[in-house]
Amino acid sequence: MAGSAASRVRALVDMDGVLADFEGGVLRAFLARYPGEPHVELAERRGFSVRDQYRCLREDLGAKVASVYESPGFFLGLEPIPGAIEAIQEMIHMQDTEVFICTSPLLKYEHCILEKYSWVEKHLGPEFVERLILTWDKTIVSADLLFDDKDTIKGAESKPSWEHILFTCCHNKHLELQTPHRRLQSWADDWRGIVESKRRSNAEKKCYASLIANGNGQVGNWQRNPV
Ligand SMILES: Nc1ccn([C@H]2C[C@H](O)[C@@H](COP(=O)(O)O)O2)c(=O)n1
Ligand SMILES: [Mg+2]
Repeated sequence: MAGSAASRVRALVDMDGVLADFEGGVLRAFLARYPGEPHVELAERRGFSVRDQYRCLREDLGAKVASVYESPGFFLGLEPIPGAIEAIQEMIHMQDTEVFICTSPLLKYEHCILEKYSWVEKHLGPEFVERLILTWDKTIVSADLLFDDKDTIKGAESKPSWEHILFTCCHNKHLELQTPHRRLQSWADDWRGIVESKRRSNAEKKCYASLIANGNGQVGNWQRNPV
C-alpha cells in the first residue's frame, strides 16, 4: 500500500558509546594496565577524543590510553550500553523500519574490525552481522536517522540525508544543542517517539512531493487515500 511505503524509516545506530560502552571499557582497562597513573573519571570526560583529553593531562598519557583501546580483545570485551540490545532488537521488528549499525573503525584497525563483527554476533546474533556498516565517513550513508554519540559528524557529504540524534555519553552530556537538534538521553529515553516522528515527517514530505508532482487535479485522490 502506498501509505506503508511512504512511512518507511531507515535508522543507523552507532556502536561505540551507543551500543557498546567504549568509555567505560577504556577507563576500566586503563586503570588495570596503568595503576597509579593519572586518569580521567567518566564524570570529567570532555570532547569526543579520549586520547586528546589524556594527552592534555600529560603528554605521554595519550599514547598510553590509545594502547589500551588498540589492544587485542578490547572491542570484543566491551559491555553493552544499558538497554541497547533490547532497544535495537525491538527497533528492527518495528513495521516499515530498517536498522543498520554504522560504526567507524580505528585507523589502527588490526583487532578493531574483526572484533566489532564478533561483538555484534555475540550480543545481537548473526542477522545483525549483515547489518553492520563500517565506514570512516558516515555522511555518505543514506538514512533517515543516525543515533550517534559524536557531537559533530563531518565528511564528504555536506548535507547528509539523516538527522543526527545525539546519544548522550559522558563526553557530550554538557553540550547544549541548538534547536532543532535532538538528543536521546539513554535507551530508556523516548527513541520510539523519535522513530515515529521521523515516520510522520517522511509521510508528510511524500504527500507534498506527490501533490507537487501531480498538480492540483490529484489533490482529491490523495485526500481519498491519505498516507
Ligand atoms: N569517545 C570515543 C569513542 C570512540 N572512539 C574511537 C573508537 C572507534 O574506533 C571509533 C568509533 O567511532 P564512532 O563510530 O563511535 O563514532 O572512534 C574514540 O576515539 N573516542
Ligand atoms: Mg560512537
